[in-house]
Amino acid sequence: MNAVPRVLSVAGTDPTGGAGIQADLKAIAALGGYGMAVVTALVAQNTMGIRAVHAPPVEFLRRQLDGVCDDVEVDAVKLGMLFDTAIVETVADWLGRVRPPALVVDPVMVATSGDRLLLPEAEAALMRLLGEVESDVLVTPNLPELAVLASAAPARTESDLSDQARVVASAYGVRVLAKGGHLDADHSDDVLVAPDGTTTAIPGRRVATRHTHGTGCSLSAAVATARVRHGSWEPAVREAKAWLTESLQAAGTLHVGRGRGPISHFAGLWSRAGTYAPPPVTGRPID
Ligand SMILES: Nc1ncnc2c1ncn2[C@@H]1O[C@H](COP(=O)(O)OP(=O)(O)OP(=O)(O)O)[C@@H](O)[C@H]1O
Ligand SMILES: Cc1ncc(CO)c(N)n1
Repeated sequence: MNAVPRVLSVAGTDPTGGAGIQADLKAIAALGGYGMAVVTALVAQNTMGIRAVHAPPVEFLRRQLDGVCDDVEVDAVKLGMLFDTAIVETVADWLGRVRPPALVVDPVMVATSGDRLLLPEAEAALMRLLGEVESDVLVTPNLPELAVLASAAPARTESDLSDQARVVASAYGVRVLAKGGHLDADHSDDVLVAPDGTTTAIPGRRVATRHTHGTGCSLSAAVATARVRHGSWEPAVREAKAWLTESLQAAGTLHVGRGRGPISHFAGLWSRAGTYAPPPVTGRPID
């Protein structure tokens, strides 16, 4: 398939450009897709934390979603921050009507700063969405999100992580990419589990950087884009993971913000085009 993948992100915003919709659009473009965006919630945040969330009326959300799909044939959808029950239910209803061929659900719940991006009372609605959706779905929880979906205590080992991913995959009949970024390890391996429990390791190098803001958003949008080109999940996840590691490796060259900065979404492209070659990483890890 040679066409440019048309990928829609349905998520919240980050004015500093490292997470949410802004990160998704960069990730989609970096993987060679055409990015589109429907905003669920406006978030006043920066690299240090969340200051405020404003959720416009859901009727306006519905108008955005229908506006895109009445006009554009969408190849893949990525869901990010959904914030409250009314938003989750509006998106679930729209998915039921539109049935995008490929869907990545990043079950965004809590920011690194500890602020809620999904209200606790909306978790049940998100679980209902996962159980009902009829598209070909990949769910991409981090370690705490996986524990909520599996109704278990947070995984402490890679083997716990795989077990919980299998519980979630079987309970909801979905594919799960359980992310190991929050495990205290010298690598950043993730694990991909099919609805029938088939488990595949997705190995990843650990990059010594504190600039990991928006890695989950960027990875899920990148996987959605790569899935359209590859036609299946595993090669899409491997390609997106390799791109993420390269983008994390160059994160320290960006100098955006005083907190946990963003990744450098186009580092690989810039370096191969000779636009900007980051200096070699030297010295001690920042953390
Ligand atoms: N230091 C790191 N080096 C390499 N890969 C990393 C590092 N930290 C996270 N990752 C990878 O980034 C991806 C996102 O993982 P993580 O568990 O951090 O997700 P997340 O918590 O949803 O992200 P965020 O909330 O920051 O957007 C995973 O593939 C993970 O393995
Ligand atoms: C809008 C938004 N979505 C997700 C995250 C998690 O990285 C964030 N900080 N902001």
